[in-house]
Amino acid sequence: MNRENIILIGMPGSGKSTCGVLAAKALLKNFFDTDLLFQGLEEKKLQDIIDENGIEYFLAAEERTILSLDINATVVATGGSVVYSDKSMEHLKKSGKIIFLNLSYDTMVDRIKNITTRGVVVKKGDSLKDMYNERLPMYQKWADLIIDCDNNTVEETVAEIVKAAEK
Ligand SMILES: Nc1ncnc2c1ncn2[C@@H]1O[C@H](COP(=O)(O)OP(=O)(O)O)[C@@H](O)[C@H]1O
Ligand SMILES: O=C(O)C1=C[C@@H](OP(=O)(O)O)[C@@H](O)[C@H](O)C1
Ligand SMILES: [Mg+2]
Repeated sequence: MNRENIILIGMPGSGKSTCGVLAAKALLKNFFDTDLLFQGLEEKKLQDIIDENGIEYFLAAEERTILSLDINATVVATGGSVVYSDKSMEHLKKSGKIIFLNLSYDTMVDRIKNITTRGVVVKKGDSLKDMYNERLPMYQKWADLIIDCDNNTVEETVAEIVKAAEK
């Protein structure tokens, strides 16, 4: 088995979790959603960490979670805010191929209806558009490969992830 990880990054709602698990199945790899480990370590839902501890704490705790990862042969769905930590991104990059699931701003907004409960990191005073514009070049910078997901079904994105992983 190829031991390389396939690491999915991208805006909230881009399908990292939904498509990641299906791609893992198709690739005969394990699947790992870093949000679940993060919540488990903190013993709190992501939104509660943001509300009760603030964004700075949230990002530091997310970084601790990512740096604790020692896995291989796994499709990894990261949280959208992972790109705020260079250390986390370097750690992930060492372990495999980074795929950016790219979405337009409008599609992101359409997908994330539950913005106040799903635990998205938006800095104080910033709009969702500010968050989008700030992050886009960060995802692009770390990506080994970019998949444009706006007009894709889940199955099409999964097929593109599988193709990219097998390259
Ligand atoms: N074509 C599509 N690809 C991926 N997700 C889609 C698509 N169309 C609708 N969705 C929905 O968008 C949401 C994607 O959320 P999720 O997988 O949690 O993304 P992420 O983990 O990147 O935040 C899910 O509710 C999914 O059902
Ligand atoms: O984009 C973000 O700021 C976040 C997205 C969430 O994950 P998804 O990208 O899986 O929605 C979660 O990790 C975290 O609460 C922050
Ligand atoms: Mg997710």
